[in-house]
Amino acid sequence: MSGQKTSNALRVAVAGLGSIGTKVATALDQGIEGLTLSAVAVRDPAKHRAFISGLRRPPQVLPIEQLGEAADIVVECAPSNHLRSIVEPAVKRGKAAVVVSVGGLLDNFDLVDLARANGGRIIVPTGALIGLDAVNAAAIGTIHSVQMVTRKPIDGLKGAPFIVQNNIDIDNLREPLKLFEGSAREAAKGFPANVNVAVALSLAGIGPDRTRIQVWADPTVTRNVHRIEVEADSARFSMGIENIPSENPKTGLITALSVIALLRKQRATLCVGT
Ligand SMILES: NC(=O)C1=CN([C@@H]2O[C@H](COP(=O)(O)OP(=O)(O)OC[C@H]3O[C@@H](n4cnc5c(N)ncnc54)[C@H](OP(=O)(O)O)[C@@H]3O)[C@@H](O)[C@H]2O)C=CC1
Ligand SMILES: O=C([O-])CC(=O)C(=O)O
Repeated sequence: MSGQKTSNALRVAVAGLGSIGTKVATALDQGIEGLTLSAVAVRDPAKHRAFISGLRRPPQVLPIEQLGEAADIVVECAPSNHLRSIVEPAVKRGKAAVVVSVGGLLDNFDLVDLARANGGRIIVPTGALIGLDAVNAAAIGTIHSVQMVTRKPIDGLKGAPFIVQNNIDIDNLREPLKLFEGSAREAAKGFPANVNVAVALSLAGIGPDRTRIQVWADPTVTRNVHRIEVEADSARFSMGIENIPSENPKTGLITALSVIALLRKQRATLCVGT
């Protein structure tokens, strides 16, 4: 398959074929109005050969840095340390980058300026969260506070840098333990694979320094639970979501579906919701 543009369909590339990327690539291959899967990037091509060759129209396999050449929209679904290598080449060429590792954006915020200067775009899906439409709307007025509480099962938190660095034993917990309380920016450093949602919430609202979050390790829950309270001059609202973990216990199943829903809107005739 060539990444050359042969129709007016938007070419979409997917970086990373893990829990989110495989579902997004499959949905594109099965057909999303006006979009075509042009390329993917993987760490280990041998591991993903069967999946890629099993697609109806197998895309090119490229290094992550080259996806921006082969696509109009690059969907970042890799660990956050690869964010820059994926997003920079795309936005430099005036392409759109859909970013799921939103926490990684905070240390690479110059990419937003780069996109602006080159006519590119960085699009953050609602992901594993809820209600960013309302937060966006409230932010047009004045939001006084945004508070979030995240509870995850033990398996969903294992290996988080905050837990490792502070030598916290979560394996034998019998009761919920508050691990962290602070800003979304600090939380993203300590839990890079766990609180992308808090960063997305903060970018929709009052920013990563004023958005407050608690992170709990909770042996009594089986889902990734996020509760949010927003106090604004237009409204007060509470939101909650209980995500079923995917094959990656850190990642809720709804995350890939949120990306697919966002892609569907790119060329859809009927768009509902902001
Ligand atoms: N915004 C949101 O609401 C949410 C965001 N996330 C974030 O989304 C991201 C993806 O999550 P998820 O799909 O669960 O993660 P996975 O670990 O399941 O998948 C990541 C994939 O990236 C691949 N990868 C690693 N290095 C490279 C590389 N150099 N080039 C290409 N591919 C590479 C891995 O390859 P391999 O298979 O070979 O190891 C793997 O397939 C994470 O950063 C996660 O924290 C997660 C949940 C919610
Ligand atoms: O899937 C979830 O519930 C949230 C998550 O991992 C993240 O924000 O990184």
